[in-house]
Amino acid sequence: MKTLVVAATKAEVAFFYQHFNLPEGDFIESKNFDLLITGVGMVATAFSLGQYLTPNKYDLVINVGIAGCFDRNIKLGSLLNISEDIFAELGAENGDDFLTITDLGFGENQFKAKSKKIIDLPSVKSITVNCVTGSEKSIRNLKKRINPTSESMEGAAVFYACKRQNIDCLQIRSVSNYVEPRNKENWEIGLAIRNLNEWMISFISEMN
Ligand SMILES: O=C(O)c1cccc(C(=O)CC[C@H]2O[C@@H](n3cnc4c(=O)[nH]cnc43)[C@H](O)[C@@H]2O)c1
Repeated sequence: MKTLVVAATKAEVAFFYQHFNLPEGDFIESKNFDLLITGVGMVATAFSLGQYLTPNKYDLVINVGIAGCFDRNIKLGSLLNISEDIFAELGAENGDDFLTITDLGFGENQFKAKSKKIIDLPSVKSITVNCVTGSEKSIRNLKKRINPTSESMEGAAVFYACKRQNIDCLQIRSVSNYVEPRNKENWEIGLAIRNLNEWMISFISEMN
């Protein structure tokens, strides 16, 4: 049994590729772990996991990537252990209220990490979105309705697939930006990617 590392883009795991001398490609099999690059967003992630998340092959899936952060007390470049992730847009508007798919009677919108591994990082609640949050109104609504610490575009899809296949899963995100009206000049993508890859390299090296 193996670990499957899942990332949306190659750029987010560039140093990991270099460190383990991995060949080019979106699905790389190695002795101790496999690496899957899914593409950005929940649809690409779900499709890709549907192709590669073979039952009885993996005992752990780790979703890694950069993320936006709602909490200004958390520094850019910080690593977060996402313990819970929510499909924030999945449901129905009812005037100014929001009904989740659970409210509508169509199942769960909220999924948890599951692993016996001790992760020495702050555990936080995150949301998964199709549209990066970028207006004060949306930020206010999300804080009021869910109060998440971070957001990504894939996390809940990975947790969902792992729950369906009964495989343990973790999600580690590195904060590249605050959730705010879009201003990419404020993003610290390089720092976030360096810190994330350093953590991944030591985590995978220690596992083997
Ligand atoms: O512009 C670049 O150099 C660059 C390099 C690597 C990755 C990117 C991305 O934009 C990756 C998209 C990826 O990032 C997650 N993400 C980051 N910030 C947010 C956010 O505020 N809200 C939602 N998602 C965010 C997301 O999971 C995307 O898959 C650019």
